[in-house]
Amino acid sequence: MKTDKITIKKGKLKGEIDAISSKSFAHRALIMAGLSDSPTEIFINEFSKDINVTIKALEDLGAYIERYEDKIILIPSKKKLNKAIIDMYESGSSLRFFTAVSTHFAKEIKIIGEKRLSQRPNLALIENLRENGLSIDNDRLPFTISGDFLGGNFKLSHDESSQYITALLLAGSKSARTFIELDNLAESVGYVDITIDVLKDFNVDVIKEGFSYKIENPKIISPKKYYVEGDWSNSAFFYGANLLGSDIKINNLNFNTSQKDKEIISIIERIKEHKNNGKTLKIDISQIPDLAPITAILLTTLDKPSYIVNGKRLRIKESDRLISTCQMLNNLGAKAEIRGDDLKVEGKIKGGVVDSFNDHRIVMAASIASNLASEDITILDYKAVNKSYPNFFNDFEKLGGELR
Ligand SMILES: O=C(O)C1=C[C@@H](OP(=O)(O)O)[C@@H](O)[C@H](O)C1
Ligand SMILES: C=C(OP(=O)(O)O)C(=O)O
Repeated sequence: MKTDKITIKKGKLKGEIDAISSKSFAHRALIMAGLSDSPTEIFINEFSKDINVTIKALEDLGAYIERYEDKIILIPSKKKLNKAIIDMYESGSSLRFFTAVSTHFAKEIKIIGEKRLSQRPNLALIENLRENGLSIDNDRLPFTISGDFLGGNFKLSHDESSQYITALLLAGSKSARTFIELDNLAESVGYVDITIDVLKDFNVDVIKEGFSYKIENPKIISPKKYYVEGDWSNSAFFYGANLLGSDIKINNLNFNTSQKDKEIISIIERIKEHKNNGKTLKIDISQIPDLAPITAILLTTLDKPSYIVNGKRLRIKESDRLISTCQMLNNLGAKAEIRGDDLKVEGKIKGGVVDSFNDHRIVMAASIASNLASEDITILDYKAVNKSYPNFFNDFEKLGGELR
């Protein structure tokens, strides 16, 4: 039986909040600080479960970490450990990144994780690492890695995770030469631009040409202080609430960011345009999978059926996000239907009981649906939100949201 549930009263939100630190930037900055040879002070205003996974893994791999309320100081280890065990819990990013970088810290590393993480793909990355000299004893978690990451030539197909590319670039920032070739434009490839930005902040240049990435003779230099910018994927929920009649000012966001989830702004514009133009709206989600649940809620404001398309990648997230998003809408009184890798959305939100499917982004999207609801919304397994935004409900209440 699911016991951790929260009930949200219908209504709008009003006030001001600070965007939380970007989870994507934070993972990368922490790992680069761990790979560098001098201390880095990293400013982070929200220590989510996933960020804590990366911090703890770096500690278990020998880094010395001082924790403060709004920052950590990371002092890299000077020597390589013989053995380490690191637990990735449910963090896909941490899993993929440490699969490639951990051999820079220890000679033999056992990687473990929990819940759905062991079902999320990692094989194409593992096979590439094997071909380039690492020994990895299993294709799924738990597995043990040994050998040295010395860079090399890597070939990836576009259809599993952009995190593989990031993993190789992070690891490649401490090897002589790394060349990654993609067979096509990768889905979620915008996330690699975040990686390129962070590597640059640590003095490593990535050369991007067509569908390939190259690092040659890198020398990591810590910027000493690193301020992690605000998170667009999580701020998107509050942007969405504004479309639904809330009045929220979100501070601390970079409008020149490499985070593609800033696209929430144009999604909202397109929804506004489509309110009266009689055309069918289709949102291509292949580059911005984390925006799917909130986009689906926003689409219910249209009077014609609309679509989220190219959602194959959604199936391998914390939940099968096509199924969890579809069920969220149907349980809230709207009408959604999965068609291949697309989601058809129609009908209106009323209220009801939503299962989070242990997916933080479903918890936040369903909470924002309270802006449209005529009845209460209850979310089962709402603590899934801790994965990226443990203070979400504190901010929600600060904005006048009523919870039980
Ligand atoms: O690199 C990153 O920080 C991320 C990449 C995306 O994953 P995929 O590339 O697997 O789609 C995204 O969904 C995830 O939340 C964070
Ligand atoms: C998919 C996500 O994260 P990860 O892949 O790091 O688990 C997410 O935050 O929505």
